[in-house]
Amino acid sequence: MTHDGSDEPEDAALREVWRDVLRRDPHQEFFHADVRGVLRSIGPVLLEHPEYADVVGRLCEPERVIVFRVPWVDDGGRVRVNRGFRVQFNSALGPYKGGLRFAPSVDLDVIKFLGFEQVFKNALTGQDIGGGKGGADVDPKELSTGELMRFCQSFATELASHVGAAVDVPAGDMGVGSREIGWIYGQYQRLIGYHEPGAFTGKPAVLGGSALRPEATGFGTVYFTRRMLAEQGRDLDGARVVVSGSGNVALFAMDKVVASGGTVVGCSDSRGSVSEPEGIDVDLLREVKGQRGSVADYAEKRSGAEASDGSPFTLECDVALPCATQNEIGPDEARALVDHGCWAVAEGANGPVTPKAREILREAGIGFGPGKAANSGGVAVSALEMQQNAGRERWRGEDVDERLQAIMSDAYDRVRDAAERYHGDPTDLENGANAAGFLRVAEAMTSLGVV
Ligand SMILES: NC(=O)c1ccc[n+]([C@@H]2O[C@H](COP(=O)([O-])OP(=O)(O)OC[C@H]3O[C@@H](n4cnc5c(N)ncnc54)[C@H](O)[C@@H]3O)[C@@H](O)[C@H]2O)c1
Repeated sequence: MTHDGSDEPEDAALREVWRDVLRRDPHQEFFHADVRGVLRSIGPVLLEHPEYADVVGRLCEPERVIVFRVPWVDDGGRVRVNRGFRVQFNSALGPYKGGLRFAPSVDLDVIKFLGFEQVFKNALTGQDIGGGKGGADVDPKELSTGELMRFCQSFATELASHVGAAVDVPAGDMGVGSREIGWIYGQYQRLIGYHEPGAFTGKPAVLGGSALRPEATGFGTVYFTRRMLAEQGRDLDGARVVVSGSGNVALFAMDKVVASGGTVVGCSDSRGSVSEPEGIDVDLLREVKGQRGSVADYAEKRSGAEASDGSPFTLECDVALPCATQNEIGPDEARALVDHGCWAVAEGANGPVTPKAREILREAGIGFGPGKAANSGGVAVSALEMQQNAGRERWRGEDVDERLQAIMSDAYDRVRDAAERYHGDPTDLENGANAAGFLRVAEAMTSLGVV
């Protein structure tokens, strides 16, 4: 990605911030793209709130960046080393909160992008949580169970001095599920010498994890999508839905699509995609993935399913829920969705739709739910888990689900109202999410003074 003059914000103060961001870290393209999107959205907010102008430069610079070595010994006795990250982006609203990602593609650019995104996402939930993100450049799929536990322990040993229930509360993300969080928390607890379950969320239920945390992101994405469709006078009943990925977010989004009367006609994993017009059998897919199988292995077990190397978003569908990873829907996939008459796209994953693709969707009038809002259900339930742990309580899944639905509905209203107020279009949820998130964080930062 190159940045020419056309990228520059018109507002002089925002332009200066943008130039600083480019100058400081010229190669962080994911981060730049996200910052650029936010700067584009907040111009009209600053016209109404000029007092927030001097917050923007601070908002674009993380409060703290921690990069560390993760040494571990593999099953063959060989010493291996990976790089770990924790970006504590913004704590104006509360303790830093955001997941840990284990994937080969993890670097400082990706973690800064995700951390920046998290600041706005967390603000949109209406809860008192700041934004952060972390992870390591490791492929957990290549590690044995023993290796992965030792890796998590080594990672936690370094992370321990930077986190805590009132400081920074990590959770899972790609490649990090409740099992890994349990191991990381186990090592943390051993190091600090007392119980502090609120220092991590997404823990196994037996360690104080929320009954609904595994489901929360996928369910929340579908709740948000249902509100978007209702605005169009539509619903998921009878809709054909493509859900990319087949991990945590994707599988629970599929469950909720099916429970809402929709049909999941396609999905994917990092090795390919599968189409099944009659509807994917989500339980069977979960079973195959649980045994480290691929979507192609799933297709072999079903006569109506067809595996391919291509994108699932070229399939005919009414609704698209990208729930795997960043940059899954580029211009080609966006055009295919337009050609097939797709109604709405909501981001279960972080950054799955490229800026160019978003433009194509917008021009075609297709509803777009940005990840900042659409996938905020996971972190929202993490905040509920923190609350539960602080009160030494256990809440029933049904009760958490009820609260999650209310949070997603409120987030939708907040985003829709900001879209209308600052961008004159209630369906422009991308600008609305940035504007609404900014308003809350900027108010908190201003109240705290220059710190
Ligand atoms: N887990 C959460 O609570 C949560 C919350 C908010 C956002 N997210 C975002 O949702 C996305 C998925 O996270 P997850 O927790 O489900 O992770 P996961 O590791 O459980 O699943 C990721 C899925 O994506 C697939 N995948 C990876 N790279 C791919 C590629 N290049 N093409 C196609 N498929 C690919 C994997 O095969 C897997 O099925 C990520 O962007 C994550 O940041 C997760």
